[in-house]
Amino acid sequence: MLRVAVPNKGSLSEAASAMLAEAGYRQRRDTRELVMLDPDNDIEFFFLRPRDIAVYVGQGTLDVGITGRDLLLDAEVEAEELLPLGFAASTFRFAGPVGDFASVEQLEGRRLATSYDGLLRGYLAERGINATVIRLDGAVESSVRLGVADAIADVVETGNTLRAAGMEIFGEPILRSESVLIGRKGERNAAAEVLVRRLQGVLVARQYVMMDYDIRKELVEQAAQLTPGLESPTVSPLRDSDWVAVRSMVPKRQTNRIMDELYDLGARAILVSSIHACRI
Ligand SMILES: Nc1ncnc2c1ncn2[C@@H]1O[C@H](COP(=O)(O)OP(=O)(O)OP(=O)(O)O)[C@@H](O)[C@H]1O
Ligand SMILES: O=P(O)(O)OC[C@H]1O[C@H](OP(=O)(O)OP(=O)(O)O)[C@H](O)[C@@H]1O
Ligand SMILES: [Mg+2]
Repeated sequence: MLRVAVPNKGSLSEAASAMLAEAGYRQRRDTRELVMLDPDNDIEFFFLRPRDIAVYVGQGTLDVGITGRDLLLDAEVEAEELLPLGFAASTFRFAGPVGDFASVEQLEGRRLATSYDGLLRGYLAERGINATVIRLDGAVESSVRLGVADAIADVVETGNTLRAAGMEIFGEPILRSESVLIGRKGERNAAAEVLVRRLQGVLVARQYVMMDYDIRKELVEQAAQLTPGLESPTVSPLRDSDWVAVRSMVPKRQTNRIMDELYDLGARAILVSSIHACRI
């Protein structure tokens, strides 16, 4: 039986459960449930704090789990990314009071507050910057105003929290994070491979659409360059032998641009449909 860790609350929780449900797994009905068995898929789901998920997977107590890349790196455990999942995107950045800092080098000898001390210490050490790291549990933005730190390193999504606290970001992003499926370092598990393939299917179904169109035979090569598909587009004969029907997957975000270009090329009856599920 595969043992899978799922975030129980916070920014990752809802989207993680939605993705697993889309991949055909049973999900809990009550947010107070801590463990849930999915006998049809021979999986047991454990609902845990995302920060702890890296620890359980790193120790091999649980086989795989969903957490954030930043939380995985912060935990400094024997776990690795198996698949990026595309939700809960954020950056991890330095910020200080407006006008105080222009570059990371200015952090030398200063005090930095963060909830991600493992991640931050690693970053500072790599760059040879000596700063005092103060580990706080949350609401890190308040630490500077309250005199505990000179600057912070924190998760930034919209930047609204920073602005409200009178702070601004400086330096390059320390990390770009998103939700990830993680497994124990160097360990391959056949049951986990099925989960990975199913989640990949969900990602593709979310990111691609199916496009169908008719085009004159002599233009099919040009059209195929606009819609190369994942492997190669399907080309089928039509009753009118001067024309063919083409079917190809295209990235959802490019749908309208590709339709415009196909139309200009001479394609007609261009139809777009969503992909409900797939295995690549
Ligand atoms: N706006 C955001 N705030 C916090 N975390 C975010 C945000 N956007 C994405 N994330 C990601 O979510 C993960 C944090 O998960 P966590 O469960 O701690 O969320 P949280 O919303 O901060 O929960 P809590 O209310 O317990 O602080 C990290 O990987 C982080 O990068
Ligand atoms: O850039 P934004 O869109 O404003 O989001 C980032 C903020 O959200 C998170 O805080 P959270 O709500 O998790 O509170 P916490 O600091 O107590 O964890 C994070 O720590 C930042 O403070
Ligand atoms: Mg938080």
